Amino acid sequence: MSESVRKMLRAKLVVLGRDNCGKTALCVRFITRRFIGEYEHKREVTYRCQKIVDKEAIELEILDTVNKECVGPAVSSLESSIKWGDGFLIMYSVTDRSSFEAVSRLKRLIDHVKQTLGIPTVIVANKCDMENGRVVRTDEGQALALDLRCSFFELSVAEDASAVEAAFGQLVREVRQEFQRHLLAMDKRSRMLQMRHALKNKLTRSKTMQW
Ligand SMILES: Nc1nc2c(ncn2[C@@H]2O[C@H](COP(=O)(O)OP(=O)(O)OP(=O)(O)O)[C@@H](O)[C@H]2O)c(=O)[nH]1
Repeated sequence: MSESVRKMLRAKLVVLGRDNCGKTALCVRFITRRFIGEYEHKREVTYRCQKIVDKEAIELEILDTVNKECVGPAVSSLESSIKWGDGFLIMYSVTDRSSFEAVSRLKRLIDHVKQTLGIPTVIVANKCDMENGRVVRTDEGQALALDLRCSFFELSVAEDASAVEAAFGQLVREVRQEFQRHLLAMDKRSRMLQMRHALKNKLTRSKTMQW
């Protein structure tokens, strides 16, 4: 297969997290570079945009979810959003401990739905501009991300557009790496099948000659 065919041209990203942690603000900041304070947002929205990450273009679909619990009636809709996605950005607010506690539950659900570990996932701690209202320390976020084997960014969507870009950039990078790993595994499998087929043919031929 040629190099151009093997490049990942589009990716589907899902933004998850408790209500009010800043998911919509994050998506809008990434797409438009603007911070808009308030949103009427009680339904899921999929944004489409083209971005350059590491000098390569990629078409992104970004699903901005509404807060859903990992248990109860909302879980099946959450599961179908997870099935749809290639990469995940789990967000919490440093001013809301319950949003931090939801991160592990969401990660466990991703692993369960995808039935594999190592799914590209970035954890974003938002609202670090609100130092006075902080209830989750930076080192707690870092430790959780290390434990869950995810990349970690603490930022303020309100104040830092570049940090938002860096978090999404990292997620795209991880999704691309996963895509390459998947292609390699497929190549390996197809080479093994070819070898098995050739061996079977050889055996059949030698048996025919013996007779
Ligand atoms: N101070 C501060 N406020 C923020 C920041 N990011 C978002 N907000 C505010 O937090 C509130 C919630 O932001 P949203 O983007 O609507 O949060 P959401 O997670 O999409 O919320 P739901 O739609 O309820 O799921 C809004 O009032 C935002 O202006 C930030 O970095 N700093």
